[in-house]
Amino acid sequence: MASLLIKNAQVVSHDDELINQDVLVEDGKIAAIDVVLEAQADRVIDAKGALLTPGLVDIHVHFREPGFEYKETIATGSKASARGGFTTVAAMPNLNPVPATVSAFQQIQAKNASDGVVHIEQYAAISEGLTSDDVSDIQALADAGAIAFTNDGKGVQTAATMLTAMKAAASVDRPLVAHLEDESLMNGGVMNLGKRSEELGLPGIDPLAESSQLARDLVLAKAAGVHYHVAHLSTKESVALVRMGKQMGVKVTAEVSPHHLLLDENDIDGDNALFKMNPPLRAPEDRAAVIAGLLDGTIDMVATDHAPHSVEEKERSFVGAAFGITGIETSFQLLYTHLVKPGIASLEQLLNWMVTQPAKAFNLPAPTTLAVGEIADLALFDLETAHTITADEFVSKGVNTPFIGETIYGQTVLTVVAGDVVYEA
Ligand SMILES: NC(=O)N[C@@H](CC(=O)O)C(=O)O
Ligand SMILES: [Zn+2]
Ligand SMILES: [Zn+2]
Repeated sequence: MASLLIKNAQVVSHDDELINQDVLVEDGKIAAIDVVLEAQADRVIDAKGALLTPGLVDIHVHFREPGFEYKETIATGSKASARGGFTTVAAMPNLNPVPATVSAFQQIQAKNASDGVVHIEQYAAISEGLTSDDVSDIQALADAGAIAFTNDGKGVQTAATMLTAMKAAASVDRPLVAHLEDESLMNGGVMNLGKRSEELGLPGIDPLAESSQLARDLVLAKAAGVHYHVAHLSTKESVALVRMGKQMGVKVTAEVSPHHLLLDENDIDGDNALFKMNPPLRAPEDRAAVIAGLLDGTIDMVATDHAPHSVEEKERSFVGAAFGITGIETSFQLLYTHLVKPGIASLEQLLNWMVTQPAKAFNLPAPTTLAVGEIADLALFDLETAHTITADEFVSKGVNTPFIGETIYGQTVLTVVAGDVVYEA
């Protein structure tokens, strides 16, 4: 395996200072790290002062294969991840076939391993079709390597089903991940229920559809003793409930997506389905609450919910278009630009949310520090050069993001997985 010497990088120190370091990679691992290294290597890369970090970790992506390859494939999704600076991702099970059985799960797992250019962990479904009340064989799926269990895309409507799934997940020591959506409160909605949905004349999703199911789940999770993880948390009530759950001793963690941190319903500029996702963009006070919740540790981590769709599926009117936006190629950059640069969060915090916390909560083998002996999963980001996002730059098949046209900092320069260069700008 070729050795690699990265010169003139900057790394984040423990007191959030940037310090110059050279890093030598040999046999897929960090072999040396120091202010100046005069080592020999097959390849020497001048980082020119770019930021070197452990590769980012995203525990919520949709790669669409098998079943929806026109939207994304494991190959394109993983290459897009590498372009975003991610070296470990966890892929959701809303596929066809749904990985609710060991054979379906293993087929996806094999494809992840053969086609993925980054490490891809795979979720298994709580139940067949993401909707059945017969809970999957959680034990067998865990033995096959399922990272966690979720019916993402669908809320678990029945408390008894959720409790059964939680007890099974607890018994195999895997997280149960909830897409919170009480269907009786959805009103056929396509955006957040409130002032903006009235102005636009669009059906609104009651934010209580999320928080009321979360309240139910927290008491169930306490009883089951499961590690319960909230996917794409989006409302102020949900932040308060997770805070309370932690105080009650529930093993609860939560993620927030970049778009719920950076946008609210007032950013929806008319009938433009690039702003359509589930959960929807919420009210400004919800956005303020998720930012505060992330800063105070109530929300543990950031996850992109990268949800590619075809151009045709997103060109439709708001009512008819698909829910979801892409995010894996822009998330670190957007959050660096809008949270770190203005001083709302530190770089150390951002890396905590995008590397350490997801790796820790999901018990992943991903490295969370730059140290000798660690697996060389690395990302290099240019924090100095401004870049304007264009629709034609994406490696993902999906170009469905409302952030096209935004100027951002932190473009990925290089991504390394186990010592191999998998992305270079
Ligand atoms: N977030 C979305 O709006 N869509 C996701 C499903 C999901 O994450 O619930 C998708 O698969 O497209
Ligand atoms: Zn979801
Ligand atoms: Zn999702």
